[in-house]
Amino acid sequence: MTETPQPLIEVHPDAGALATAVAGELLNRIADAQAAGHVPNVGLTGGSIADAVHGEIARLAPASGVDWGAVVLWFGDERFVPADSPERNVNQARAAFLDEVGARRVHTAPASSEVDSVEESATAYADTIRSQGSGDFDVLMLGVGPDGHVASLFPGAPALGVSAATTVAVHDSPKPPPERVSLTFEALNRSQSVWFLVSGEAKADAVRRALAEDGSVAETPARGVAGRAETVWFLDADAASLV
Ligand SMILES: O=C1O[C@H](COP(=O)(O)O)[C@@H](O)[C@H](O)[C@H]1O
Repeated sequence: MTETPQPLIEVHPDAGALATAVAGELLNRIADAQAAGHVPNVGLTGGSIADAVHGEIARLAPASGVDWGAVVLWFGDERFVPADSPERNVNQARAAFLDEVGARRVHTAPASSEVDSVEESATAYADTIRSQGSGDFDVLMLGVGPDGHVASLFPGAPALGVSAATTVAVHDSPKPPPERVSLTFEALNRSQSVWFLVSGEAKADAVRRALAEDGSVAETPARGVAGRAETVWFLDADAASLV
């Protein structure tokens, strides 16, 4: 069995510096992959620090040489709300950078105005992943909640135990909106590089629990995700304060 590499921890003074560093590193990775003739698959996340990273990608993109039309973009989770809702992770990302950089190959779970149920949305997203021959992301970025949730896998939730599936329908999420679609642990763990993006003191204990030698995935779901080639925790000083 292949060993998962030890997680790397990169601490930046504040959220702004973290966002600039992650955006720069992502653009370099994508540019290198494209120069080598590879079509990069990148997993995006929602949330506050992701928004800052996306803003920095938009700012740095023009000088990067990245052809965004040839990057395949996915989401680790999506909120099951109407297609035009600002709560959709995809809409947040579109507003922050996808539209500006000219991304065309953007995939997420269908909205509540497009399909009848969150289960249908989860199945459709899994079908899209399968039909695109993907699911092995080059880089997957993930936020972490103060409770240790990752994507839409929340502590103690039934979704944590789902196996032999790419996606899972989530009901009763403790963080609104209640209905979501998430990639499962199995799917998240197919990524080559997993980058956790975490800022703020409110998340320091979740980071500590995620990186501790002992602990349970049920209590801190972020413990259950690692990249095949690398796992990097991009933290600001406040989020790193208990590590
Ligand atoms: O609900 C979600 O929350 C997490 C973290 O968001 P944050 O605002 O605390 O940074 C996010 O990673 C996830 O994609 C999103 O759906």
